[in-house]
Parts: sequence; structure tokens; C-alpha cells
Amino acid sequence: MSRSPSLPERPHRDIDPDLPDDERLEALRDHFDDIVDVHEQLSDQLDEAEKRREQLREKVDRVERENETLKSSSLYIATVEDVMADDEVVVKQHGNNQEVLTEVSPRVADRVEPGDRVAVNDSFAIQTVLDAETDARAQSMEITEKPEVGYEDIGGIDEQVREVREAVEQPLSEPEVFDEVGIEPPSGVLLYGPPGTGKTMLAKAVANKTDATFIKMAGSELVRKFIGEGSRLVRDLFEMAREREPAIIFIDEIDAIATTRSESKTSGDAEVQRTMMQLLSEMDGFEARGEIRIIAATNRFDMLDRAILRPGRFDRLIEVPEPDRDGREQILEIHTRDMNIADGVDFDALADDTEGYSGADIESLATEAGMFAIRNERNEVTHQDFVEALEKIENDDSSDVISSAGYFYQ
Ligand SMILES: Nc1ncnc2c1ncn2[C@@H]1O[C@H](COP(=O)(O)OP(=O)(O)OP(=O)(O)O)[C@@H](O)[C@H]1O
Repeated sequence: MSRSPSLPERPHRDIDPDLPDDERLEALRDHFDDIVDVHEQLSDQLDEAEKRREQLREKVDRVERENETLKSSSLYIATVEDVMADDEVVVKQHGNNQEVLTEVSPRVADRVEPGDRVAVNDSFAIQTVLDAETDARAQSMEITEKPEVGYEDIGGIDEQVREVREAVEQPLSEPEVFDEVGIEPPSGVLLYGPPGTGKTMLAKAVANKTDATFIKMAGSELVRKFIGEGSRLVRDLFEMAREREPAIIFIDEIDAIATTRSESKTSGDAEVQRTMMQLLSEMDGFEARGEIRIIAATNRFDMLDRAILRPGRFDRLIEVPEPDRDGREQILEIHTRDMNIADGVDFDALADDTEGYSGADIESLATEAGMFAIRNERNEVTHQDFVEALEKIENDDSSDVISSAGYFYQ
């Protein structure tokens, strides 16, 4: 950052009023010259400052534009192969291994070195150098040593809890049972059903029960965030799990990487395809009796590529449906456990009135009822609060969210 130049000294002359006229005139002329001189220096400085302001404005505009591009578009991942003169580099794009000679944005030019992983835009100009923070791996995985969800927090899907415990918990906690009987436990478990029904909770509860590390990755992140990184991220995911055994890998929205092959052969499809192949090859080389269990979830069972359901892959399917009447009552009780509930609250009636609600919807209902109590300056939640909360939710969501029309909505 350049410092601002110091101001010229203010011209000053003591002119004796008793001097003869011609001498006084001479002195005044000199003083005038001094003033003109200072004026010129100040004008130069002003020009300089103006020029600098213009440069800074341009820089701000450029950074803003770069920022906008970074925010608005997907970026591709590439590795820098060679750095040349004139801010030019050769990068190799991940995924298709295409080599390109491209420019580096001046903002990052001096930070780019061969071997760096970088994000490039559609025209291959380097936008960012990936460091630990921006690394896609860090951004797309959620790792929890011990999730705080227990089976007792899950309502209305007892049968599914039992199946998940058998398919995921038991191979981890009692592997000898499978050895003795001489069968392989299921390789992967696929939970499918409408959104907000407790699929993620189920996976977390098993991790909690077995003291396994919970590693979650969303299928959509795998293919959307950093194009070209999908298969590498899948490799990282399994490596991460091996480093932290016992571990539960949970892939949410698996449909994003395992959709039925579409006819069109765009580069996006090819990328999704590669990511899925990597997942399948990781699963195929997987020790079923090992300390890593894999659970995937989807709301779009209809769209899944059947290749992932073959034996040795996701070979145990568990449907997690919307809760029935009794299930809704149980979930209501779970989500009001810590609330100050008035005597007259009729859970039985509320279970009747919440047909088509998922567990997540019921959780919002309980919170909303609590808000009505607070708004009315009460610390006890009454049946009327629940009724008003129901009305509010029905009005807010009349268009799409709560629907019992099946679960293939997004
Ligand atoms: N069966 C349930 N019992 C108790 N709470 C539930 C149940 N299902 C959902 N919830 C509540 O809804 C929230 C969201 O549930 P969860 O994330 O497990 O749903 P999901 O099926 O994985 O949804 P998505 O398909 O949208 O990822 C949970 O944190 C929990 O508070």
C-alpha cells in the first residue's frame, strides 16, 4: 500500500512595509512565485491521488466481478501442470484429463505453483487456488464423532429401527454371530421414502449406539459443487472412514449420483457416471464384515440405477414411510417431551388432524405451537396453541409442502 505524499510547506515571507516600493514589489513577486510553485505541487498531488482512486475503483470493480462469478457459477477442478511467463499456466482438468493453456487471474497469479489444485471457470481461467478451507473434501463431508440421536428419539418407525439395527448395528457390535452362522451381513443399506421421515436420524442413531464415527456426504454436493471432483471425493470418503473405524458412511440423496442412465451424453452425465462407478468399485472391494458400514438414503427410489442394488452393493432396502396415526402420536410425544404442555392437550386428536405430516412436519408443528404460547405471554402450551399452529402451517403450505400424494416430490 503506498503512503500519501506529504503536503508542501505553506509559503511564508515577512515583507517589511517600510521597504522601498521596488524592493517590496520584488519580494511580493517572489512570494507569488512560491505560491504558484506550491499550487503546482498540490495540483500534481491531486492528479496523482485521482489516478490512484481510479485504479482502486477499477480494482474494486474487478474483484467484485470476480466475486460474482465465483458465487454464481459452478467451477471445475484442475491441477496446475506448468506455470509460464505472462500469467499463463497449463492446467489439467480433473475428470476428463484435458490439458489447457490458460490465464491466471492477476489476483491469484503469484500464488499458483505446479501441483496446486485450482478451481477454473467455464473458460478455464483460474479463479481460486484450493487450500484446506476451500477444499471440496472439507466442504462436502460432515463428520460427527458421536451424533446425539438415540433410538428413543425416533417415533413411529419401530420396524425400520429393528431392521437397521439388524443390518448395520449387529455386524458392528456382534460380528461373530455372522461368522458362526456363516453368512455375510448386508453390504449396504438403502433407506428410501419421503423427506423428513427420519432416515438421517436412523443412520445417526446407529452410529451413536455403536460408537462409530458418522460421516455424511450429500450426493448432490458430490456432483454439483466442484465438477470433476466426484470420484475423488468418493475415494476420500472411504479413506476417511478407514482412518476412523468403526465408521458409518451415510450418503444422503444418493439418487444424485445413481440415477438411471439418461440418453444424452453431456459432460455432466459423464461426471455423474464416473462418480457412481467409483462408488460401486469402492463397495465391491469392501470387506462386508469390516468395521465400516454404509447407509444411503433417497426420496427418489423410482429414479435409481438398479446397478447399485445388486448383491454386494445396496442389498438391503428399507422403506421409511410417512408415519401412520399412531406413529404421528408417538412423534408428537417425542417432540413435546421437553415442552411445558398444559393438561388439556389431546395428542390423540392431534394425531388424527395431522394426516400426511412427516416427522419433520410434526417437529415444526410443536415449535409453532410453542411460539403461539410465547406470543400470548404464557409459559404453558395449550391445545388451542396446537390448533392455531396447525391452521398456520396448513395456510403457509397449502401449495406443496404437506402432501400425502406420494413421496416423489422434491
Ligand atoms: N420418525 C421420526 N421421529 C422423530 N422425529 C422425526 C422423525 N422423522 C423426522 N423427524 C424430525 O425431522 C427432522 C428431520 O428428519 P431426518 O433428517 O431424519 O429426515 P430424512 O428422512 O433424512 O429427510 P430428508 O430425506 O429430507 O433428508 C429430525 O431432526 C427430527 O427432528
